[in-house]
Order: sequence, then structure tokens, then C-alpha cells
Amino acid sequence: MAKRGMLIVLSGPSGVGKGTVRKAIFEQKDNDFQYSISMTTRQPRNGEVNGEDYFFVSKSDFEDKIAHGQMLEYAKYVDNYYGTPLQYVNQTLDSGKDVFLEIEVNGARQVREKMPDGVFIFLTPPDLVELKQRIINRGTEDMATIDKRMGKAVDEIKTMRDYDYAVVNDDLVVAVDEIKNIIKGEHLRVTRVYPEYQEMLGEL
Ligand SMILES: Nc1nc2c(ncn2[C@@H]2O[C@H](COP(=O)(O)OP(=O)(O)O)[C@@H](O)[C@H]2O)c(=O)[nH]1
Ligand SMILES: Nc1ncnc2c1ncn2[C@@H]1O[C@H](COP(=O)(O)OP(=O)(O)O)[C@@H](O)[C@H]1O
Repeated sequence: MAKRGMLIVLSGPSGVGKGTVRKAIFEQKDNDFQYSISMTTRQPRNGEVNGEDYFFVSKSDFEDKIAHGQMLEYAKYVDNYYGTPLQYVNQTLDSGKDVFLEIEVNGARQVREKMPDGVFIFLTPPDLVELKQRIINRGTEDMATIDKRMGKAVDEIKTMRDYDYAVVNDDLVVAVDEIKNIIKGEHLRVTRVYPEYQEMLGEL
């Protein structure tokens, strides 16, 4: 049986650049992990594709999946549900492949409780002024929604200490590189417990 894959969780406040960083990571083809597409009740934005950006579903469908235990985690975020379908994650990890989640902080906390072996990475903004500017620049939310999101951001940033790593998303290229290095480093730690490597590496 294949060794179970590693779960990688990227979280952080809305607008910090999680989606941008995730897309940049997956545009580079030199990685071997699978992105878990989230499910949401939010309306698709212009250009978003069902089954690529998210699985867009109705509130009743989402609640049905929660009731049937089909979500690894979920959160209500600014009036909409967001969550990770459980089956894809388990099947992919069982097949020996790594799975990458990009989720908000409440969901990350639930995953940490269920799968503490995962690697938890917090993406943090250089500062709050820059965070607000990024959400405004993106132009996808009205001012009332932006204020709601900023209100949550401070509480979200306080959870940083619960993570294995914090990466500052100042320069996108640097942040992407740091995340890829973290994942590589974690793999090395895992492979070091293999008996056949112990001889090569000596006393660990
Ligand atoms: N808990 C949880 N959060 C998610 C999931 N998918 C996306 N999110 C988060 O939900 C929040 C809102 O997402 P979205 O409406 O797409 O806005 P954006 O990430 O700010 O572009 C973001 O913080 C996402 O990272 C998920 O499956 N579970
Ligand atoms: N390193 C960065 N420097 C400047 N702007 C960035 C950076 N990373 C992301 N952004 C911008 O910030 C905004 C929010 O990014 P997004 O990926 O949607 O955040 P999140 O998924 O965390 O909500 C977008 O307009 C994006 O282009």
C-alpha cells in the first residue's frame, strides 16, 4: 500500500493573497500535490468556473452534505458556507499523493483537530493597511463587506501562533518560494524515518 500523502493547509485572513499564492504554486508544474476544490454557497464571480474555482452549490445542498458527514470542515464566512469535501481528501491521501487546502482560519482549526499530522501554514499580510488596500484593489466587494472582512482580519491574525509556519505575503515570488521550501522540508523530515535512509543519514 502507498504511504499516505501529506496534508498541506494554507490559511490566513481574507485578502492576504491565499488564492493568488495558491494559483501561482499550481501554475508551476514542478510540484506533486493535488488541490482540493472547495464547495461554497457564494455566487460565482465573473470568470469563475464551477468545478475549477469552487463547486458552487445551493444552501440546502451544502447543509445536506454537512448532515451526511461529507465535509472534512466547513465554515460560515460573511453569510456563505465554504467547506472541503471529505471524500476527495481521503482518497487522494490514501493514494499516496499530497493534498493542498486553501481555507479560512475556522476551517483550518477543524482540520487541525481531525488531522493533526498536516502541515499548517499561515499567510500573513505585511500590515493591515496593505491588507485593506488589497481587498479594495481586487474590487470584488462593496465597502460594507470590506469592513466586515477587516473586522475579522484582526482576530484571524491572532490565530497565527497555532500554525507550524507563518509566511509573510509581501513579495509574491518570495512567499511562493518559501511555501514550496516548507513543503520540501517537511517531506525530508518524513522520509528520514524510513529505515533504508537511516543508514545513509546516520544517527538522526
Ligand atoms: N473553511 C473554509 N474556507 C474556505 C474554503 N474555501 C475557501 N475558503 C475561504 O473562504 C474565504 C472567502 O473566500 P472567497 O469568497 O472566495 O473570497 P477570497 O478568498 O477573499 O477571494 C477565504 O478566506 C477563503 O480562503 C473551504 O473549503 N473551507
Ligand atoms: N504579494 C502580493 N502583493 C501585492 N498584492 C497581492 C499580493 N498577493 C495578492 N495580492 C492581491 O491582493 C488581493 C487579494 O488576493 P487574494 O488572492 O484574492 O486573497 P485571499 O484569497 O487571501 O482572499 C488581490 O487583488 C491580489 O491580486
